[in-house]
Amino acid sequence: MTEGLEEAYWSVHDGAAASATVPQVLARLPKITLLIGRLAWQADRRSTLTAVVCQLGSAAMAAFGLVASVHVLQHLFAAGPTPDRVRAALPQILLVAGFLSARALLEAAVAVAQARVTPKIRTELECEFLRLTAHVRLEAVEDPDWHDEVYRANDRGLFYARMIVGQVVSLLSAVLGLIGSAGVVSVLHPALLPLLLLSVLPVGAAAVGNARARFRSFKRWNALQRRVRVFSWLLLDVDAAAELRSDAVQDALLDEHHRLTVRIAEEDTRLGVGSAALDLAGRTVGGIGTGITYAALAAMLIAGWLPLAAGAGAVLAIQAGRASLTRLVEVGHLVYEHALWVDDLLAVQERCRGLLSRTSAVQAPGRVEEIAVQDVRFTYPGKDVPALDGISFTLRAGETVAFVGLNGSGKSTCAKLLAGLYEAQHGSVRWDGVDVRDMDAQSVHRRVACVLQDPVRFPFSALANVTAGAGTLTDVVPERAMAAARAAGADRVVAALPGQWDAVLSKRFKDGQQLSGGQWAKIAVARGLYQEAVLLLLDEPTASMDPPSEHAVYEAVLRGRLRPDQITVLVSHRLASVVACDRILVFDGGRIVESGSHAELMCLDGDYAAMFTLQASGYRTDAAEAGEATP
Ligand SMILES: Nc1ncnc2c1ncn2[C@@H]1O[C@H](COP(=O)(O)OP(=O)(O)OP(=O)(O)O)[C@@H](O)[C@H]1O
Repeated sequence: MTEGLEEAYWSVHDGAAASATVPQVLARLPKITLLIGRLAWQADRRSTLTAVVCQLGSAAMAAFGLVASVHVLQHLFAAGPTPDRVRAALPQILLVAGFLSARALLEAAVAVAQARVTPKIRTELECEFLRLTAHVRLEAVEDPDWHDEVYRANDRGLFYARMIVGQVVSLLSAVLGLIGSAGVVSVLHPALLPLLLLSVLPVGAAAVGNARARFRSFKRWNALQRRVRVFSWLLLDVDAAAELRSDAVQDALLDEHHRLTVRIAEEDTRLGVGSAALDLAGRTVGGIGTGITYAALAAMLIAGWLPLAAGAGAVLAIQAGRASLTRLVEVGHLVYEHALWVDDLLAVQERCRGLLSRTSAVQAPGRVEEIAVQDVRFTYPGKDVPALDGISFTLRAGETVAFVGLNGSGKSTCAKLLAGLYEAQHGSVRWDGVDVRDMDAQSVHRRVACVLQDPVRFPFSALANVTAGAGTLTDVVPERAMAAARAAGADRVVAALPGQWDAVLSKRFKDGQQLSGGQWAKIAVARGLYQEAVLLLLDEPTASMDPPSEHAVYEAVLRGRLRPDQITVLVSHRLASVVACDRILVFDGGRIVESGSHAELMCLDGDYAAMFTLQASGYRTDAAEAGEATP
């Protein structure tokens, strides 16, 4: 039933580290380190510098500690009575302790610097990502490819960006540790360097195998987890609750959920057993490598190439080197894969920058006498037939104009074009002679209020739901909100709520309230009115309202507007509600085929008159018709 969900179409980088070769991983690590370094530098220079300096210092302390340990061994293995040898070694022992303490302090400083930088990088990336995506043009948002990319970046890129800083720090520490071990070994005797390689490479190879197996398994485990989430999310969703119960779908979902969790448990066990086997194999291979190294070391000691103390020191350095390499391999794979996601996030951000709404020094005015639409043609991306095909009309301050017409005739597209959400490919929309394409898009949006048929149900307080369109959730004018609510008939909705204006309109929160579709519509109309915009666009806002509420809203829009010079555009299929509009534009196939007042259009006896008569006849009873028939 859910096999199709196994691999999400956007999970392009999951498990990438399992298939990358070691040279591929190694080649990318410096670039990734620089990338994360740049992000860290931008987020917090001081902490980044502290982290780098302390990391280098800690690696130096580790290397000095190793050298001091060799000196301790030299004193301990020297000729003479044991108490004298121990006394002679004491300064070096204190030095080792000093280096180890300094290293611990420096590592703590790295951890503190990292704790400062990581949340800043995450916050900056997340805020920038949301800022960019929230301001991308509507046309781009409606492109499914863009949506996939953004979802991927949000789900993965931001998540791994938070983890990768610590991983890069670990990677650096492992590289520096390995360099330190190699340095100490070559100081002891240059011939020991190949021995170090002989000892660490089998361990490295085992670690590569282990890491790959874990990534492969993770990919599968993750896919299963994602599937389980779909079911638990549906089972817990408040909006789905009624339908799940009425259609008794719960048991089907629970069965599938159980089947998947059992598979996850099996996968967990398989992972654990496989990992234990690989660990054993790794240790065996590593053990053979170590055996060969120690045999070679013994041969060098016997041949007199190396003093005994240096041999013991070499063992310490080789062990430290092996630990560093194992860490390098493990973290290197993680960094490789996670960096692909971070790269992806940065690429999506860059793409969003190219899709942002237009900015300009020309701001949309707060008062407009006339909006002129001239010969506008608009075709949706990927479509051949234009949604609007050469339309022209003028809207004047204080006017209420209705858009009517058949489904798909272009009314909503025209409203969105007026709202500055789309740009015409041909023709122009001018506000008092200024083309909206020359104006700052955001300033145009601030001057236009849109109320759509399916308004967003913000999980905020009733007050914030009415005032959200003014660009702030905190700086509100309660009297204006009250006036807007009264005009939209939302005041009675608010009065009936337990917390009134403070009531949270979402069942997801404690004491949250649930509104009906019609009540939400009234809140949305109030939100539109609250903005006191230059242009108010109402796209079938009353479709779910009861007849008295609908009547009250149209009364408010036509007569009780909060701003007398506001231009109001009403898109509606209920022709009774547009009768009192100053003008009615009739759309057909992306063109305006009729224009005039209700009386003028009825006299014209064209499409509008036909639609109006058809709707009106639906309201007549047989008795009324009979009454009309009898003079
Ligand atoms: N986002 C979109 N992407 C592609 N085509 C679209 C999009 N929105 C609308 N269209 C198409 O544009 C044409 C006009 O649609 P529009 O929504 O403007 O009509 P409408 O008159 O408002 O219809 P309705 O009365 O059903 O709301 C239709 O053919 C529709 O399929």
